Amino acid sequence: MTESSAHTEHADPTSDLWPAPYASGAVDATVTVPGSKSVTNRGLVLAALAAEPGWLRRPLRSRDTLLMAEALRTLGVKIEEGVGPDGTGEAWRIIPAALRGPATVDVGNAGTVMRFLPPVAALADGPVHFDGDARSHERPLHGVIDALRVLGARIDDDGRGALPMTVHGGGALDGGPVEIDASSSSQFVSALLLSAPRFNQGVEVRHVGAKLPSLPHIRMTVDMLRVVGAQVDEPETGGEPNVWRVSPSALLGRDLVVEPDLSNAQPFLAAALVSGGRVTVPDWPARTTQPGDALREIFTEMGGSCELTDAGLTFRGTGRIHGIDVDLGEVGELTPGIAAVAALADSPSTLRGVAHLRLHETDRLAALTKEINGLGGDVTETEDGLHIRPRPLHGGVFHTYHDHRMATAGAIIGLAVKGVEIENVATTAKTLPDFPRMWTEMLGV
Ligand SMILES: O=C(O)C1=C[C@@H](OP(=O)(O)O)[C@@H](O)[C@H](O)C1
Ligand SMILES: C=C(OP(=O)(O)O)C(=O)O
Repeated sequence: MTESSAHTEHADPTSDLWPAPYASGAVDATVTVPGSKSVTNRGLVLAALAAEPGWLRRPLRSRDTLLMAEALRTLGVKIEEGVGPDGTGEAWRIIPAALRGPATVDVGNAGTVMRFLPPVAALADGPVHFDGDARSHERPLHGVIDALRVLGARIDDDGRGALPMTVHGGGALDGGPVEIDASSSSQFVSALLLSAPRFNQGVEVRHVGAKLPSLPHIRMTVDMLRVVGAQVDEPETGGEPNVWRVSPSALLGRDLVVEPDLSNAQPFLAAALVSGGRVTVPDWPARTTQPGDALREIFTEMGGSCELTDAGLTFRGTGRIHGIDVDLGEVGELTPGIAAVAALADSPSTLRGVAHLRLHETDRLAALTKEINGLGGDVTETEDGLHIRPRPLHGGVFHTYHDHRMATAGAIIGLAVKGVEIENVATTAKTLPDFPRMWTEMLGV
């Protein structure tokens, strides 16, 4: 963007400022949260690879999931967006077909699309070109590219192990054993496992390297593979540590209901904590692999209390917020929201185990430090996280760097600090396009 266009009214919607609503009292609301991004995009991939049609009910409709659906359509899969057979809400029917190239896939800035689809493309009959937002060229993909080459795929990239690249699908892939370093993203492991039932020999993925982040997301991959009939050996059910094996098999077409996105529930639960109020999220699953479930424990330690009933999860704040010392390596995507709450607490916090967030939608550790400090905060980056020492904050612009979770983190701070303006709140469209309306409705403003 040039200097002059920055000053042209509405020339760049991303420069718009959204006045974050201030909570003048305790929030008391029930907030229905749309489907999980991670479940929706896994569900789409598994249904596309199945031997028969399947349904995905209550899918998330957002930029990341529509990019996934569009990419699969480009590869030949039919996805009908409509209402389920019993009229109970949105349901997508996925009709698998022979995967074909040539095709071009736009990954946007969706980690799930840029990592989960190259193995699918390797099964297509022709070249599949991958590209996306500028940030997609910087996010790590080497684990997927290198592994696919070992497993028999031909890939042209510019040698950086990142996008843009072309996967020359050969109609099938050998598969077999492969070692990868997935310490920069658990999605490398998930990507290889999701398509593996369709590889001639299945796959054996061995993670070699520093600690693997986001283990619940790998559990989600394994669980969903098993639901569609795949055979998976993995560390948590008696397998070797850091090794996952998937056998070749046909996948079943299922009728899957997508759980609410518990990471997107985070700002709403945080609103109860920050305002000393009460928020209920209906349909909170009793058992789930979503990392957002950890909020029950984390936000309770930070001063609230929660109760899971038939009505959903009800979270209550007490008016006091405490700092926390916590390793977020397993639940990294919760970091921006936790950092926002921690900046408003009555004692310091240390968030650890999240160095890999430097390679997420933006460098989240740098962005959170800069933006919270820009409002008068005292945050410092550590090697693998953040130290947050709460200070009285003031209003100002909270920049979001095309990161949906930066926008929602800024909105949390805005509940307690007058005059916070969120730059480009529309970036929440990545996973929660309706965020501004949901937020103002929750507050009754
Ligand atoms: O597999 C998934 O659905 C995800 C895995 C995690 O990625 P990383 O392991 O790269 O952090 C998470 O942060 C991301 O939001 C979604
Ligand atoms: C890291 C995230 O997304 P992605 O799937 O693009 O990695 C996220 O949603 O916080």
